[in-house]
Amino acid sequence: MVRLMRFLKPYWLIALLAPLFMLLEVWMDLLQPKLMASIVNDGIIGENLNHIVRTGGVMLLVALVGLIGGACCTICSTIASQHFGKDMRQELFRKIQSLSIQSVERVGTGSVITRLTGDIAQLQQVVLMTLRVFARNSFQIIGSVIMVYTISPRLSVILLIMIPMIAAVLVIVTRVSIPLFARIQASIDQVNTVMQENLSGIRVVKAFVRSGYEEKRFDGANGGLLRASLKSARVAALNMPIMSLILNFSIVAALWYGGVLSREGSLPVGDLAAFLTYVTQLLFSIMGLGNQLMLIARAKASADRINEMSDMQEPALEAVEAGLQQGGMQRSDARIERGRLEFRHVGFSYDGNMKNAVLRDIHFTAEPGETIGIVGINGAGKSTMASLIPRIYNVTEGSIHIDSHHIADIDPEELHSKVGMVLQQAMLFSGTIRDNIAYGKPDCTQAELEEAASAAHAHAFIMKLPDGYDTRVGQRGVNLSGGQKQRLSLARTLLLKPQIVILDDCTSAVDLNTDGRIRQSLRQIMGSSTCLIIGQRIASVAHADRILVMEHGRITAQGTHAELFERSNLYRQIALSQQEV
Ligand SMILES: Nc1ncnc2c1ncn2[C@@H]1O[C@H](COP(=O)(O)OP(=O)(O)OP(=O)(O)O)[C@@H](O)[C@H]1O
Repeated sequence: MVRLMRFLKPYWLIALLAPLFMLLEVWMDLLQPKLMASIVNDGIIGENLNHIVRTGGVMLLVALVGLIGGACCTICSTIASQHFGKDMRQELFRKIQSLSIQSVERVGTGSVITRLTGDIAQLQQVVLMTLRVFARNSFQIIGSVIMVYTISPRLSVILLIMIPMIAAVLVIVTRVSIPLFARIQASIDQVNTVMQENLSGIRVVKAFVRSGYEEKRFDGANGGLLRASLKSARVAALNMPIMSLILNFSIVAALWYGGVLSREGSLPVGDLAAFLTYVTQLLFSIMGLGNQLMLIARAKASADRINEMSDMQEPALEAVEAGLQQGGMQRSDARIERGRLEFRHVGFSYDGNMKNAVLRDIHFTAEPGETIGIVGINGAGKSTMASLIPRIYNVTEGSIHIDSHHIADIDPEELHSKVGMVLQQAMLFSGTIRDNIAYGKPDCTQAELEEAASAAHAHAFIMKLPDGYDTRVGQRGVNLSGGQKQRLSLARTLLLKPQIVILDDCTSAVDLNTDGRIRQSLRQIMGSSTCLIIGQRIASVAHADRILVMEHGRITAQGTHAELFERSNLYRQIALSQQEV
């Protein structure tokens, strides 16, 4: 948790002022019982009305100064903790952007969201409470001990028994609580994951009338959270009664022993009353500190989860970096000028173990200006192969080269700006149609925007929308059809005119007629770019200069449409089955 305190560093001054203001408030609070004792001893017992009025006025003034200290502490601690949370969220979000899809998938999006929201909120709360309540309780404990000692050193012996007992209870409860809090955070992850899956798949849930099943699934995760929370609450519940018992025991002991000292004449009645007030304050402060420790224990679980994400490294990238350093190469040196793509005996497995390979010995070259079609049955490995080019995943065996550069030598920004990929699952962001198409080139001109939209055959339908390019798109493009979303996605990539463009079955929801027209305009707009077109429909790839046929993770045939129709059984079967339809 100490590591995360770096986020507080820029706000150290304001974070320091908060406990200082709190010190002022506590100091003022500590003066009150003393002043009260003076009223009792000199005012009431000494029958001095003037003293009562004067001391009462001082008490009011002291209360006012304390109030100002408290308010300033609240303001400073809130500013420091809010900035702390904001900066941490920002850095974690930046880290998530830099992670590979594999790493994000390993953590799970539900858990990532909980870490970005709940865990950071928990830590933010701890900072706020530490600067206010923790500081208050700590000062109050020190101040009360000093005051108690100054009133009666003999009576303060009671504290020597009481404080170690409380400390022991606190240590035990906190130790037991830490693993329970980690379990609560994991249960919140579960709840968020179910909720997120349910919301993103709401149409499927409704279409299959599975609301009941989903409720049961949510109930399971929610019940898990309840059980984890109750278990931790049971431990925390023991804390209070034990503390109260120690408090009451101490007060009775102080009354008894204080009474004895008072009868002896060595302790005035007003001082005994002040002593009891300080002891009560002291005990409540220790109890407050105990609650604070519980909060810190809970936040430790959150801090561990945030640190785990911050420390995540991409093993493959690390290896590449090391290789580059040894070879004295600079990533930024490698530039993609032409877009000549070469797969050299590439093998890939999602778990890094080639026994479970989904791609084996993929070996081919695509020249600039060439269009390569890729066909194969479901699960043949087409999308996986395409995702290796922009390094969504890193190859397990072999290598991929663009313009003779190993793709690992190319700066990721350069690689992503020169390799455009359009997926079947069109992803749109909330905002306008213009924002969505210009996503990769926000400063593009209207003419460029319209050229890309026209090539994707989206311009005509955009112009029919109420606000044209300024029409707002709902979250994930809910107010557009599947084919329209795909065409906007395609336009987004075409606008960038990348050197290599990969279309992964991205016109599957577009009607055949429009699909054909898109293919015609694609070649015009992409000029000398290398195009890889993955398609379920033979019509989508038939025009390609060369077509690769994939089966079980291997390229089993390649050639033109006519050649493959002659030579490849699989290709012919797919083509014939589509002709029959
Ligand atoms: N994220 C993943 N983790 C583990 N295995 C995966 C993952 N994605 C795909 N696979 C597996 O990899 C294999 C190839 O999948 P891929 O999506 O590349 O096939 P495809 O030819 O594009 O299929 P389709 O035509 O259905 O899109 C499949 O067996 C699939 O189960």
